[in-house]
Amino acid sequence: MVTFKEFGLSPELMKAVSKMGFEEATPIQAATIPLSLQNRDVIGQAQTGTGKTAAFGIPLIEKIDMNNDAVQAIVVAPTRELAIQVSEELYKIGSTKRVRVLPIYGGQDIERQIRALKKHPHIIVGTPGRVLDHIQRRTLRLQNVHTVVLDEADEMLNMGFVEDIEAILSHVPTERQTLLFSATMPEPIRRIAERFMQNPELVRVKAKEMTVPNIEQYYIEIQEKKKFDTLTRLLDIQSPELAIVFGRTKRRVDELAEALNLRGYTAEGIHGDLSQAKRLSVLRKFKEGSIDILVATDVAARGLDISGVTHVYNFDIPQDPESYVHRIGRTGRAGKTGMAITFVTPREIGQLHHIEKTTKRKMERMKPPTLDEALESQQRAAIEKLLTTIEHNNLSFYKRAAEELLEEHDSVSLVAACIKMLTKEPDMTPVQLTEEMPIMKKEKKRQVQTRQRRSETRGRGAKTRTKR
Ligand SMILES: Nc1ncnc2c1ncn2[C@@H]1O[C@H](COP(=O)(O)OP(=O)(O)OP(=O)(O)O)[C@@H](O)[C@H]1O
Ligand SMILES: [Mg+2]
Repeated sequence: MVTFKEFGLSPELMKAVSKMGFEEATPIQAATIPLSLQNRDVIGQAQTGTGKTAAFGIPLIEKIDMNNDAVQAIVVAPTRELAIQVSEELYKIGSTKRVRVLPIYGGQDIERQIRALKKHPHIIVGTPGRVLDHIQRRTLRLQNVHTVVLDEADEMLNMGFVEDIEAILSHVPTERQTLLFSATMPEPIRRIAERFMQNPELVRVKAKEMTVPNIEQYYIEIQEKKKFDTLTRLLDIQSPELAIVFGRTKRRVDELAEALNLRGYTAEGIHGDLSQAKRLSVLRKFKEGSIDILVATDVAARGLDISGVTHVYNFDIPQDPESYVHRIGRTGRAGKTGMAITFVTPREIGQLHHIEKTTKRKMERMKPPTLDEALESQQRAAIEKLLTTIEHNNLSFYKRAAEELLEEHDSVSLVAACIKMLTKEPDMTPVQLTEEMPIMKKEKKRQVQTRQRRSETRGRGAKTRTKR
């Protein structure tokens, strides 16, 4: 066990960390904080939800000089939502010290960002395109930056942001510290990354598997056409607190969200074609619990830390093992438990094995639940409700009506009617879903995916730059 005391942090940092409720350092924090404090370049790889943000955030905040008004550090993240989340976490770590952290991302009014940039933030957290935009407008100057962090580095390089990142780094003094963090770091991507770094220390938290052990992992072999009914049955049986359903494409996400609503669930989709305001409002509603199901594409959910996500459903099997790791990692965070269920069509079994081989973890086979099973579990839930109502509520007001009813009907029929009314019967409203092509070959796919992801993250109105 490593406590934060052992890092020799300043009292302000110690206070902030304890205010955040952190008692001991997670393994990646224990391994990388001392290195970062010594200004070493670090590639940090550790499982999802194990505190990589604070692993780079704590030393970063510690090194901010409050007597210097210049931008001293920059964190680059692949999506706007993640940039916002990371800036919030850094803000908390720096709250006692009063470090100024500013998120800048595409889709937000640039004039507003320019005004905010004039207020001398110490740390910028941004997406690659918008950061570069500000550098080119000279509204952001990086000549005093001593630390650069690339969060989800593999994703950004994968998405074709290499040149953007290189362009950003060319504006940062070479005498700097560069930190890279992700739960996945495929070898070829790591080699590209090392181009930006000086003699980096590769820190991999030793784990038998790429995924955390507290996520139960299942797969269901199923025909494409039967996926949706099976999903709704699972939702009825498992009644997740908050669930994320992953679809392969934006169209898929839209159709799934609509279909779920048709069947009476509160679901909304999130992907790169939605406006920034819409994406943020969907996420906020999900965090507050006013929607129960978030339907998302891979990119939209990378790195997101939402407490209360108990279930992840891969409606479509992920394109590659890395996506799988990040998708299911939206649950089982910070030591909590979670469940992940992956749908796989018979033709995609090869892809399933490829994922299992890479993550070094077998998924357990689950039988698709039947309609009767779904009905039974809803009925059990109804009975539960009835029993708690008896336990917790004063029923005297209703007892007269009950006695009158009992004079005319037998008690079993009456109770049965109550249970029926409380049971959410599986809804079979017909829905329209366009079929997705199965995932088969591995190599060709990565290029397609790369292109698609780039268009997704850039979103609307982003400048097109020629790559490769
Ligand atoms: N030392 C700690 N003790 C308790 N909770 C912590 C600690 N460090 C971080 N956390 C909490 O754990 C959660 C997950 O952290 P974080 O988002 O940094 O994970 P991550 O490793 O970056 O995951 P991902 O790979 O999905 O991006 C956050 O809510 C964070 O506040
Ligand atoms: Mg993270």
